[in-house]
Amino acid sequence: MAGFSEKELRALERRISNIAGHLLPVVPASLATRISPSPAAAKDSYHRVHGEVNAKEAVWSIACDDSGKEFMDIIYEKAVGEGIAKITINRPERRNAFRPQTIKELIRAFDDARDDSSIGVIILTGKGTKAFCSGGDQALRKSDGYVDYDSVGRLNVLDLQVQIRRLPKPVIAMVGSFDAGYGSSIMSRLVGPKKAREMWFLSRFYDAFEAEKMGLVNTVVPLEKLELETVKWCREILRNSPTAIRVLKSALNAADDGHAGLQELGGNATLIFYGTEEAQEGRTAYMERRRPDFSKFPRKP
Ligand SMILES: CC(C)(COP(=O)(O)OP(=O)(O)OC[C@H]1O[C@@H](n2cnc3c(N)ncnc32)[C@H](O)[C@@H]1OP(=O)(O)O)[C@@H](O)C(=O)NCCC(=O)NCCSC(=O)CCC(=O)c1ccccc1C(=O)O
Repeated sequence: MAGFSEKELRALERRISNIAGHLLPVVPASLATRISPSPAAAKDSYHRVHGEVNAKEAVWSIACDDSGKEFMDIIYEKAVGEGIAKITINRPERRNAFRPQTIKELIRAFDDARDDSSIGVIILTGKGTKAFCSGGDQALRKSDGYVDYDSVGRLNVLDLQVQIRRLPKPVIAMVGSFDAGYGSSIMSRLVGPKKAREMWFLSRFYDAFEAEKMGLVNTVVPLEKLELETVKWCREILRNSPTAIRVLKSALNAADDGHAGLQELGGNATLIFYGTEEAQEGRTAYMERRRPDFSKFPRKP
């Protein structure tokens, strides 16, 4: 407890619980770590503020989107009343390799989960215990991309990657092995440019513990506990402010995504602005064909 008197500690804890309740839910854990004498005490302090997370298994029900079409290559589920959607690539005989049809279905399911305001977190996983996903289905690879039901070559996984990146809800990859993700650029940010070069140039296999050590995955648990642990993380996220999560996700990506990232962050600011009385005065004045009166709104420092 070095550097803090009992009184100062209480004041900090009050401040932490304020921040936790109102704005940035990720702050308390890091502050608690800084002010606590050991990781165990940090955990205690975190739990005093947040309470324990329910460790029961989630109960899944099959979900659909409003196209009325059935899914062939994926399983789409929701844990009713929990706010969690789960999307599973269901081609275990090919180590969950994806074909254009798989990607089209993934895009539909992610769209539905985005639009469903009862959903706050989405899990992406692969069927079976052998692999999360082995990339594009090589049996369908032609010179102009991947081809399945029509004769059109497609590289539509790029659309899916952008969709996941811009989706205003967290997406947790529940994986059995690593995936390079957004090509090499984002992975290089995660593991560092030297490690990324080693991975791409040497094409070695890495186990889950090495992936954790290099910062590629957040945590490693025994396979039989993978879903339970993932659901626990979802529930922790779901206790926090949806708006804060939305803005944080776009803020975390904004610099890397350049203009597209700033556009998304700006879109979130607009959404929050629309909810203010000030914005409503602008709209009402337009509808009433008069000049807006913004004089009563403070110009904050
Ligand atoms: C994943 C392996 C390391 C797993 O190895 P192992 O556990 O020993 O299993 P296997 O016996 O090898 O495989 C079992 C079974 O599955 C079939 N299979 C596995 N992976 C694929 C695959 N990707 N495509 C088709 N079939 C697959 C395998 O043939 C076996 O079938 P049997 O009939 O039982 O023999 C290992 O399997 C492996 O290395 N797989 C290949 C991995 C690979 O090369 N993936 C492609 C990477 S490139 C890629 O994903 C393209 C990215 C991309 O798609 C893209 C990129 C940029 C722009 C756009 C796009 C896009 O839209 O597609």
